[in-house]
Amino acid sequence: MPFAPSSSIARLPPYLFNTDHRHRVLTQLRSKATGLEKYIYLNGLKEREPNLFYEILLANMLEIVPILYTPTVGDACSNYSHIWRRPEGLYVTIEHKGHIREVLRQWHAGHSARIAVVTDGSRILGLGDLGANGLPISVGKLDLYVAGAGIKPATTLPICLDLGTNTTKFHDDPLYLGLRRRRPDTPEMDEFMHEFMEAMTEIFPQLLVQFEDFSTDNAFRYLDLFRNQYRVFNDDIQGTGSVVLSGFFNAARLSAAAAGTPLTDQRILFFGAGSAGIGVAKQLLSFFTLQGLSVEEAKSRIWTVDSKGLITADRKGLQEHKKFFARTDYDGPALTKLEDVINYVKPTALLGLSTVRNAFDEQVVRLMSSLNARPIIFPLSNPVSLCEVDYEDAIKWTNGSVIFASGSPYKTLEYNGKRYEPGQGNNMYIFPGIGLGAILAKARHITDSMVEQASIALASSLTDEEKKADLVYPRLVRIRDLSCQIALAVIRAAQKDNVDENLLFRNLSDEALLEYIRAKQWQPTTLNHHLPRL
Ligand SMILES: NC(=O)C1=CN([C@@H]2O[C@H](COP(=O)(O)OP(=O)(O)OC[C@H]3O[C@@H](n4cnc5c(N)ncnc54)[C@H](O)[C@@H]3O)[C@@H](O)[C@H]2O)C=CC1
Ligand SMILES: CC(=O)C(=O)O
Ligand SMILES: [Mg+2]
Repeated sequence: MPFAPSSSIARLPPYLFNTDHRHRVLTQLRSKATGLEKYIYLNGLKEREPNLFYEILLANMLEIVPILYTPTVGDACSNYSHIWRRPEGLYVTIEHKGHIREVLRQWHAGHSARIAVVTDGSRILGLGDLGANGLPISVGKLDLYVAGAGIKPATTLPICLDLGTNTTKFHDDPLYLGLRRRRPDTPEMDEFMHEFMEAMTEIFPQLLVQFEDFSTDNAFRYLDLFRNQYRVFNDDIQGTGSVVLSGFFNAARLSAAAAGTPLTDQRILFFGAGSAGIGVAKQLLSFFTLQGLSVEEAKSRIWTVDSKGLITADRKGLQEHKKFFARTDYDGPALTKLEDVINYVKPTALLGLSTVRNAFDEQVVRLMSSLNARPIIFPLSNPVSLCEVDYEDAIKWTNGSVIFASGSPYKTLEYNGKRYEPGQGNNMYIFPGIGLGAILAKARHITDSMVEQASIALASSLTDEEKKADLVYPRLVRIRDLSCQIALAVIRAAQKDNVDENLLFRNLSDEALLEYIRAKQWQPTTLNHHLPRL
């Protein structure tokens, strides 16, 4: 009989089985010159070989997360219409108003979504209104749900709501993928959002919705409107509040060790008072009240600054979300320079959520250092191009005493012969665990205490070695384990608040429940998955 190879075998190179395809993929990835090229390569890999993609992501978190997520996902969004290759998520547009159910039903065919990340593209990271180019932010967050919490890829649903864009340069770009129109007024957008949420709940009854990167007013507005009606949370307000509280808690412990200031006597200055800044301030306030302070006492520990300077109650036309923390105890001339505000407040902690690159300049950082043995400085704006201060500068200007966490990643460095490891204060530590816990508990709502307990679980998860290294966040490579611990805390809080529909968990011990959660995490392993698909 003559040898007759099957057509698929004939396509395989002869030595393929003796080589490590993972090694080949990493080599190809590393050969790309720019972050954006790496991003395109990785998303192509995910489409072709999803198991291999997630395996490589999990084994190389520190290298790959900054490509799929901040900072490079910022470039991907800015250029999305130009780098687009294939559909990666769902677009629901303002033109679908009146028949959103049908649009979702079409997508639903064979799709058992449990978690959707929904953006309207109006405030992507600190990059502003990117309209339909915002989809990669939903895709990137869901990659982290899979990698970080072990959510099954097939149950994730990235959505971009295309309501137009007020960034008019996109209207003139022949490659722009979205509607060429301005955003609707509030009543029209409200009608759209109500219809969208009703339709989502009808078509995907078990779905958890994460709102992401909505402009400030709408972020607060739709969280307030929908949080008691649907299974929904806002990552920028609640996820960020939760993750920054964790880091702040551990940072305050380190600063107390140096200066003796008790946690509840910390003085916190927020530079940036948008959805993230106010979200974090509210989370800190709630935590301080748990520590025994009254709301007024807790509020007195917090100062907020926006583009016009220190926010005071007597300022005319103050936006609604800024009113709660507006100071009533300052009646001098407006304090518009950050240094002047710092001299007045004498903060122990300076948190940046402003999108202003290098706002924490040498004078500001040195001033914080002169006021505190160990100043807490968290420049949390994303991506790196909008970060308030680089890690190296913060170390140099404080002679290594700074307690630092940034929104986007920085590398470990050496200064005066000592090794310094930065923290990454990013909601990516929190949302995968909140989502996992809420999905498993079948929580009807995401309550404040679920978010708060997630934060406490993360803060408590530092190992002795991590504490010894002065870390304020655990190492990212432990994210799967951290997500289990966070999910456990979230489930227990859901039970206390009676929003859990999966009552079986109520009879399990913490150990048994933790084991169950672990076993539920999806693993990227199938037979021969490291070979290309034929
Ligand atoms: N690290 C993390 O996990 C997260 C980081 N962020 C980042 O935080 C930043 C802000 O996000 P949002 O609060 O949603 O935006 P936003 O637009 O709601 O708020 C920005 C705030 O900064 C203030 N600001 C702008 N220019 C200023 C200036 N020159 N001086 C002082 N204040 C100024 C604005 O008045 C506003 O209060 C973004 O870069 C975003 O990527 C947001 C969510 C999570
Ligand atoms: C991290 C994040 O959610 C943001 O920068 O908007
Ligand atoms: Mg965000």
